[in-house]
Amino acid sequence: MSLYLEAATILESPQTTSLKAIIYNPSKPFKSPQPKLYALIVETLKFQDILKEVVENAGILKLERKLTPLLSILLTHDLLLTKSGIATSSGPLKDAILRHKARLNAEFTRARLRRGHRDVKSLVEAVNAEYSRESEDGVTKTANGLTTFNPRWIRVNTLKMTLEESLSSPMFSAFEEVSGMSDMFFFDIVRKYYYPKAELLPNIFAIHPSHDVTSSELYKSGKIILQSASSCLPAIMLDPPMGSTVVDGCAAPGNKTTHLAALVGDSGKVFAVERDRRRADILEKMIAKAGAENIVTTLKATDFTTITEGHPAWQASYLLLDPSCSGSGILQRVDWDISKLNLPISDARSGQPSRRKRKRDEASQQDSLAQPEDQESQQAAEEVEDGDASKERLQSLSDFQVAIILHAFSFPRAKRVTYSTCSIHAEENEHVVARVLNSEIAKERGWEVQSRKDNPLSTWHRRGLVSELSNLEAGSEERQRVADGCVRVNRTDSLGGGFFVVCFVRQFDDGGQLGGDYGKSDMALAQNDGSRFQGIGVSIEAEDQEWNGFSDEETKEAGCAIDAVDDDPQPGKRKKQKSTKGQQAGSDRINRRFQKNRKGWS
Ligand SMILES: C[S@@+](CC[C@H](N)C(=O)[O-])C[C@H]1O[C@@H](n2cnc3c(N)ncnc32)[C@H](O)[C@@H]1O
Repeated sequence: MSLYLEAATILESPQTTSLKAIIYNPSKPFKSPQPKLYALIVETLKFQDILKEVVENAGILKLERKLTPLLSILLTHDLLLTKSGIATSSGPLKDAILRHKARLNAEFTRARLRRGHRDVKSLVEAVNAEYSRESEDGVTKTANGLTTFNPRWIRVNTLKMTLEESLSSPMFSAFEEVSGMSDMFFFDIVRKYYYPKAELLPNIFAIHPSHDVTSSELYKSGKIILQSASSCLPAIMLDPPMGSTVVDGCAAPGNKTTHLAALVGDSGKVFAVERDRRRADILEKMIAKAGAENIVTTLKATDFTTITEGHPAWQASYLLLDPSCSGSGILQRVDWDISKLNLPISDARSGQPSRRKRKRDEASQQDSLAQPEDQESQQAAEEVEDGDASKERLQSLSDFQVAIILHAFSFPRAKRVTYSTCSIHAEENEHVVARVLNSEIAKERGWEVQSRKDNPLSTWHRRGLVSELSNLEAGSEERQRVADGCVRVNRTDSLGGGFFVVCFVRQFDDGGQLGGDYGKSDMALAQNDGSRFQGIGVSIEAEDQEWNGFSDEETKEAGCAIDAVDDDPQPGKRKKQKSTKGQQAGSDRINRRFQKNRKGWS
């Protein structure tokens, strides 16, 4: 009976942290298997409306003094909705329910038919479908007053293991792939399913949150990383090529840093900048656990805005910016809502909670407050400045976020910059995008938002809000393009929290095709024939072997603006050069070489 008693105790205690954190808290072990306990509570909450109705109408609480309302609902759940029935061989509580089995079954049939379901399967499917619809539509209203259910997302650390290797490891070999998120939440006890979303999230998959991953060898050795899918989006969107140099400007605790390290590989370099020394310690631990020490250089207690000329990170081509934000997109750490489980049947019989229970509640509240948070809660705490979402606070965060992006825009070789927040407030998202695009430096250096069609997250359906870009100094078509370039994730999208990410690209290159670094040979590509590479202020490094073949003559021939080297002219002030026949031929030749060498550069 301990399973039901323990589940009831959890449900009776105040909700101060997540259900997972309570059940998997190693300092307070339960007698019952954790996955069973978790599944029982979650599934009972899911069906609570109908279960409450059944128990009330059967009137069993008046007859069975040993049963509390919560126990009756938990036991009735297993009796009516699981194949194996009540999970105990005998005992007074089980006997108390079984004495009324016929009546409970009859009330269950009535309640089901009243809801228009001819069998149990149809009822179960309807409840589960309601959950999945909520997830997909991003509607915040939840079925039965419950918070939307979320899977656990896992990123395979490809520095240590491939996706295939992880799925065939002892931890996951028994797991079956499902094609829809809702399949994972099929009612019965926890099943071994995993859900990949490969086209959007490479090397990432979701499992039911009740599976204990943290005690697995894969997790302990850093081969898999527990990271919400939304938090994986910036590195995917930045898409730094293997071997490239990247700056993670606001890095701790380091989930995105190690993701970047996996993308650039052993031949690449990541500078992880963290202003806060304590957080930088955590960052270093994460980097070591992920086996990324050779790739990542941690810049501890360093303010990103102090990185300027002369610093090795100053030469980076790709920057990921995930600065502090209000954290309004973070899922409530309380992932279970029993507010609707305040049963009238409870009031009818016992009225106020007993003194003993009141004492227990108070003690338990104290305990919960003192409890260490689970890993994800800890991480969330690391990622959020504070919970204050007042107008003033949002304004000040927004000013800080703008300053971080503008600094990134000044990196001389930067080609792509992603900006992300785990906030759902437009003040920290679209408004920031508009402000930085309106800036002098963005205009001077040709920074713009990468078009949806060019970014690796183009298939994600939820984009930026054009209505929040009214301050962008641009026409309606450009505003729409910018909004479409941004990615938004709602809290109910099942990616692990609300999120915003956008990628800025510099218009000096050929729309992302031109790889490699730019440096000192003083060639500035300008408009050539207006259709292929449109460059401005690009100087090609002499050591860059792919470019060694180009003489100044060829450059001139290609119609490049030699005068636009050091002081990248503003696009508006750029002189449109008309290509001569000879220039056109040179330009074609360079384009052919671009195509030929592209792979080597990216
Ligand atoms: C939202 S968290 C980053 C989370 C991290 N990207 C991850 O995925 O694990 C923001 C971090 O930026 C740091 N930070 C804030 N301002 C900074 C600055 N000017 N320079 C460097 N780090 C900064 C904060 O201390 C905090 O650790």
